[in-house]
Amino acid sequence: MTRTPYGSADFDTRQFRTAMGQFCTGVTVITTIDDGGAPAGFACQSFAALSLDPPLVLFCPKKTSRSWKVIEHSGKFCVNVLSNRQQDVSAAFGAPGDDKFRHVTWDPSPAGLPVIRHALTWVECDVERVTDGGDHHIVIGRALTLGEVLQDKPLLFYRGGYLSTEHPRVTPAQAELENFLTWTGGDTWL
Ligand SMILES: Cc1cc2nc3c(=O)[nH]c(=O)nc-3n(C[C@H](O)[C@H](O)[C@H](O)COP(=O)(O)OP(=O)(O)OC[C@H]3O[C@@H](n4cnc5c(N)ncnc54)[C@H](O)[C@@H]3O)c2cc1C
Ligand SMILES: NC(=O)c1ccc[n+]([C@@H]2O[C@H](COP(=O)([O-])OP(=O)(O)OC[C@H]3O[C@@H](n4cnc5c(N)ncnc54)[C@H](O)[C@@H]3O)[C@@H](O)[C@H]2O)c1
Repeated sequence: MTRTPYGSADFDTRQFRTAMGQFCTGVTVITTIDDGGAPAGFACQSFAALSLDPPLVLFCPKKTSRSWKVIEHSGKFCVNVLSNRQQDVSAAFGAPGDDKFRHVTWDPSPAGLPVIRHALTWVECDVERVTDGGDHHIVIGRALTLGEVLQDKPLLFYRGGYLSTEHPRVTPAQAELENFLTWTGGDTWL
């Protein structure tokens, strides 16, 4: 196995992606609608809940993203949180294409934005602020409407692929106990 030397500042883009890929995330599809009523959207893992009061979220689209241009113009977007049955949806929205909605069923949110059928939940937002993030924008949105929550498992993205979520849910206390019982790093921490 090739490893980037620990502490090396001499890394390339592939090594950076490999490192960032160790951070497991969920997958969303961020959607909007254009002036003519045509839907737009893209797969997005750089999504986070940002603030409770006020209720803010953030996501980071590439500056070249065509979906972002439509969101910027409409001023609103809908975050669809994908379930583990929706790998095909993630794949369709994660690649350039002019008709990403061809194979998905969607319903309009209160503001008319695409809510993808069978998503775990959705949140409709207004664009509040946009700041610079290198070759991406950092988009902060104010949550306006929340969708219902489905009892299903999330789609996870890890090391550039999808991860099964079939394992039973482990609570933080169980994980701590498991770590304690399987710790092999000596007892210097005691
Ligand atoms: C699990 C997952 C998570 C992802 N997370 C993110 C994320 O957090 N942020 C992010 O920005 N992306 C993310 N992506 C990638 C993103 O979903 C894809 O790049 C997607 O195609 C973007 O769609 P778009 O509509 O924004 O851009 P698109 O319009 O599909 O364009 C994507 C790129 O292709 C170029 N392009 C498009 N059409 C043409 C054409 N006809 N001719 C030449 N060039 C063209 C564009 O200039 C742009 O650089 C993720 C993908 C996956 C699978
Ligand atoms: N934030 C993003 O823009 C982002 C995130 C994930 C995947 N993608 C794109 O989706 C496609 C599939 O990805 P993959 O299977 O090759 O996985 P990958 O091995 O490229 O992804 C590993 C990790 O690298 C980071 N990453 C990858 N591309 C990035 C980008 N353009 N900007 C910022 N961070 C990025 C993400 O943290 C990702 O989890 C690729 O074209 C990739 O660029 C983009």
